[in-house]
Amino acid sequence: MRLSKLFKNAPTVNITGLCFDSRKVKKGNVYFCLPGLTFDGHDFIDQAIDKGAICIVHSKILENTDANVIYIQVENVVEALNVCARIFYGRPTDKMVMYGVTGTNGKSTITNIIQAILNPVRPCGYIGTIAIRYGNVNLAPDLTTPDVLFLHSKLADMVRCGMKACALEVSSHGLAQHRVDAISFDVAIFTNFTYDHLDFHGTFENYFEAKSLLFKERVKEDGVSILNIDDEKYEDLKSVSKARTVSYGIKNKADYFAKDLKLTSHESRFTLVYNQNEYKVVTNLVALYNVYNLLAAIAALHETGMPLDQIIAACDSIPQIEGRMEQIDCGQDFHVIVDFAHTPDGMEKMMKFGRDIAKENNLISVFGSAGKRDVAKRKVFGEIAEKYCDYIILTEDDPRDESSEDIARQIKEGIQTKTNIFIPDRYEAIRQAVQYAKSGDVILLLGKGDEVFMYHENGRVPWIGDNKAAKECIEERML
Ligand SMILES: CC(=O)N[C@H]1[C@@H](OP(=O)(O)OP(=O)(O)OC[C@H]2O[C@@H](n3ccc(=O)[nH]c3=O)[C@H](O)[C@@H]2O)O[C@H](CO)[C@@H](O)[C@@H]1O[C@H](C)C(=O)N[C@@H](C)C(=O)N[C@H](CCC(=O)O)C(=O)O
Ligand SMILES: Nc1ncnc2c1ncn2[C@@H]1O[C@H](COP(=O)(O)OP(=O)(O)OP(=O)(O)O)[C@@H](O)[C@H]1O
Repeated sequence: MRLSKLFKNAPTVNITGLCFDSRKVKKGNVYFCLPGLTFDGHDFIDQAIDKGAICIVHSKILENTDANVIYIQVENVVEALNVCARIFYGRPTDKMVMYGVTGTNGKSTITNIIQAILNPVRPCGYIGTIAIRYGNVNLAPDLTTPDVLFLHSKLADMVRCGMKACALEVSSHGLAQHRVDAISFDVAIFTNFTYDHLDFHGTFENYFEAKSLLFKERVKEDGVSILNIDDEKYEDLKSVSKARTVSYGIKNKADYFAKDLKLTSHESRFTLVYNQNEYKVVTNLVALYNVYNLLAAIAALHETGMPLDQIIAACDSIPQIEGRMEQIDCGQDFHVIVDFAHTPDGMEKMMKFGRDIAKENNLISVFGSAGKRDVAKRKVFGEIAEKYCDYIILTEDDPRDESSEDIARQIKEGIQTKTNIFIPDRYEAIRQAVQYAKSGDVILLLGKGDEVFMYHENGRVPWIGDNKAAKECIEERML
């Protein structure tokens, strides 16, 4: 592409790509100097040029320049990067229906439901915590919401592969760091707002402000915002939404309203009330929070033209979402559930569900809390486990360079009476839970979900995955 396609009045030289990391620059690239939390991209201009950058986009006044390099000074480099990414990658989001989902919990679940139901009739890609998935492509992501360049390169590839829609998880980090500024969403979905990520945002206000950007700025004016009416942030988001709003809920009357809920350990049934008509919904998704997730997905799909009957017909066989309420069944006479709960709200919802299905049997939980992340939630996890569980096994969960034992000690501050033990090795912790369980008991393996890696002090190391570990331990017990 010619540089002049990106910047008016720029020379008509050919460029080979865009880059904001000096370490990754390739010959003929344009290097964007981004301000970061740790570094300032302006400090790496020399390295970018050494590696072959032919154009530098900067905002600060530069003291030394190279006569062989083109310098373009802009007021806001992040904004320029977003504009250029969109042009360079051929405006992919103009060619697909874009669904953006934000909120503390439920983003992966809702985006996966949307993809599962829509894909057979309208090819739909997915980008989020679990994967980057479209056509035959299935990649492991580094971030929930990728940086603007990687994101656009994947969106462009989706278009090339025939995708007509994309369901994208939009994290609060992604919004705060302008990773989706070049995208106008047809549908913006809000799940819920509870405690998370205060280590990054500092305050609840900042965290909410970041989330609200999807509705205030990123949804199209002629798009639709789909909001959870039972969440206390509903009115705030409704009042700032650039697009018309549609509500879903269970407690308060909503445009997409669920009543007469019947929830069991293997399915959920409810009556969907829409436009004064009633529809019976049966789904293999379990737990109350998944009724919310399903309602949001139903509303999103229906508002973009899919008939309700067709959507509802697909609800009874949603494919297993990896590591989300994943029931491990090897024929044993106790329940084992792997789940990605890692926020206080997610923990509470999972443990309440576990309690409900365990009834008078034992509820055994295995979990930890991530190192170098939000310290305040550790004691809260202990308090929640104290409320619902009979036995608590504390173990490692991405300790990074903290000690898992110290983290466990902080979780224990919230545990008063319930039997608890610390087993540093996660596999062994799962094994002990499985060995201990009696007929009818429920084991919850929480926090890692589908992840097959663990962050230790030297970075990311492979982890067998809770799912596989559980299967091996159950099989060992059944020998
Ligand atoms: C806290 C956070 O989100 N940090 C992101 C941020 O890093 P940063 O601001 O620290 O960047 P920096 O290191 O100061 O560098 C500034 C600039 O200098 C450049 N640089 C830096 C060094 C160098 O040698 N050369 C160079 O050019 C960098 O490429 C960058 O352009 O910008 C980087 C570039 O886009 C991101 O990779 C990085 O994500 C880090 C890896 C991360 O772990 N983020 C997590 C917390 C995150 O975003 N999580 C969310 C939420 C997930 C959830 O809901 O649980 C997600 O969407 O995944
Ligand atoms: N609507 C919901 N309300 C509360 N908790 C939920 C909801 N949906 C899912 N959860 C809980 O949160 C966990 C993570 O779910 P999911 O991956 O869908 O959320 P997420 O917002 O994508 O989180 P992340 O971006 O960290 O993956 C689930 O395993 C479950 O325990």
